[in-house]
Amino acid sequence: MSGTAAPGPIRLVNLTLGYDRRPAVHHLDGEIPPGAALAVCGPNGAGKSTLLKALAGLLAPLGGHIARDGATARDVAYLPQLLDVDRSFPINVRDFVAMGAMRRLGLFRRLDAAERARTGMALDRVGMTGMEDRPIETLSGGQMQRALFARLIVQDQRVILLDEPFGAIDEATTDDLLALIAQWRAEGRTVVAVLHELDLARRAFPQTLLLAREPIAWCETHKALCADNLGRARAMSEAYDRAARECLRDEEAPHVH
Ligand SMILES: Nc1ncnc2c1ncn2[C@@H]1O[C@H](COP(=O)(O)OP(=O)(O)OP(=O)(O)O)[C@@H](O)[C@H]1O
Repeated sequence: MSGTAAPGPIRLVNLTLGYDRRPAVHHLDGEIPPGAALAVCGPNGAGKSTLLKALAGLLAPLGGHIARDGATARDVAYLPQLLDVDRSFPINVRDFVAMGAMRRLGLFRRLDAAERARTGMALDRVGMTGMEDRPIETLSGGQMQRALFARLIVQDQRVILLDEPFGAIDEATTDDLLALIAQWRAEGRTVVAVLHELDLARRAFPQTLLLAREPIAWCETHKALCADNLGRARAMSEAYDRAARECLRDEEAPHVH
């Protein structure tokens, strides 16, 4: 695993996140211990992807902070939503997966034998051996997700952030990727995943943060995802949507002088 320092927890301290100074996630406090597997669940627009982007260092907080105990946002591997990945980029599967080594090697250094072997092993681990020369734009959704996971293996980070890793993939691919997540956990890595599939959260993630702009629950998954909390999350999210519509109406209302 890259990095030699013993990993500490990631602490979210009164964290408020948003865009153009409009908050999307409010006042979040909590701790992600090293080796944790944390699911982040909640309704559409709850702020789940926003939180992951902040953990990946792609979004600066509007308020509060993320304490990483010596590590930096560069020490995390981040899997964006499949929809956000530009697949028209002219690159084959081997080179795409090898890009995971870029932080170790720098942008322009050629891959040495060890990195080539690492890429080959990663492709093998996700069942993509034989597809190395395929342009990524020719891959199916599930194959692309496997290639993205192979790139995470090559990145070899202690903290792995996954944004909707199981959206639009079949059961066999889901099972393979869940097995890989279990292996990462056994290796002591921290995994944080945005999930819409509550059953998968219950199956593979002991801890869950249920978010609806504000934290509804952050505890053991079966407690966090109880019917009561899910109902509160839905109500909270609808209240935020209504407030946003009202704000927009205010902004759009013609001024009366
Ligand atoms: N780049 C952006 N600029 C402005 N607002 C944004 C941006 N990205 C997200 N938002 C807003 O922030 C809020 C939270 O969005 P986010 O994508 O984090 O939610 P989510 O829980 O991941 O939703 P979903 O389940 O639908 O993917 C939403 O109101 C969204 O419209």
